[in-house]
Amino acid sequence: MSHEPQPVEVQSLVQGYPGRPVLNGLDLTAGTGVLGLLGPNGAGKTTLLKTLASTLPPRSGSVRLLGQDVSDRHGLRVARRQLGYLPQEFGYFPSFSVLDFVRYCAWLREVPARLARDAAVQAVERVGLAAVRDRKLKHLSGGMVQRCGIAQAIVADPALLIFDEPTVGLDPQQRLDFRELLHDLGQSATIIFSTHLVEDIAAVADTVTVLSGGTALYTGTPEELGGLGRPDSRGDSCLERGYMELLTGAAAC
Ligand SMILES: Nc1ncnc2c1ncn2[C@@H]1O[C@H](COP(=O)(O)OP(=O)(O)OP(=O)(O)O)[C@@H](O)[C@H]1O
Repeated sequence: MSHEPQPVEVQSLVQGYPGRPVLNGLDLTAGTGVLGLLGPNGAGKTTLLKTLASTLPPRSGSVRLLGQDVSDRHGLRVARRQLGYLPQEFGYFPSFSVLDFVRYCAWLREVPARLARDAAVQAVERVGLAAVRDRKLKHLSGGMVQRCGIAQAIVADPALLIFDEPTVGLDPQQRLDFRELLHDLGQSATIIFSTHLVEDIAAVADTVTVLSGGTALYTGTPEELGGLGRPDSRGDSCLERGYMELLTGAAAC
């Protein structure tokens, strides 16, 4: 039976580093909307996101993004044009102003020159940096730099957005604003983000995948994950109790 292709289709992904296997036969599918990735330290969230952002070629298995097979050079190029990525450690040019940096990133993503400035202005506004758009990056706070990283990821209006721990360094107000932004973007794009904050997942994710033991241990809605918790499970919220119960059960196996 044929199926409708999804924006992200990963099958039997094996990934890792020399002498350090990380993902061992991972399957993952994501459609339009927001998918949150949870997992303990070292579970492989960043490794998976780097693979989806096509900065780390798979060791084996198949990765299809936006209908393109990324092992094919042409397919990779087509997919990259429609992809926005905020890495965990985001590199930037400290002497660039916020607007110039985001505009430069628009140019890198092949946004037509006549549209690049407006796209950058809009992205900077969406992350709440309009008031400091002419300030050099080296003079921004850590949270502002993080927001600039979010702006560069969204500037080309990508169909697929990958954010690695995007809420790190954001103050509570900015975290709430970012969740609203994710919600808005998720109406038309596919968003995959990692976090250690289950509140982020509860607030904005349509689907949650838990990585553990080299694979996707769990995929479902946040409500379904919360339903795995018991009253005596560890955790301060329904979702946290469900998550902890899942990890404890996996550890016991
Ligand atoms: N460049 C690298 N070379 C060798 N090992 C690496 C490299 N990057 C990550 N690792 C190892 O791969 C494993 C998975 O790391 P990864 O950063 O993907 O996990 P994570 O789930 O994102 O962790 P965290 O929650 O701490 O950010 C870890 O054991 C890590 O030490």
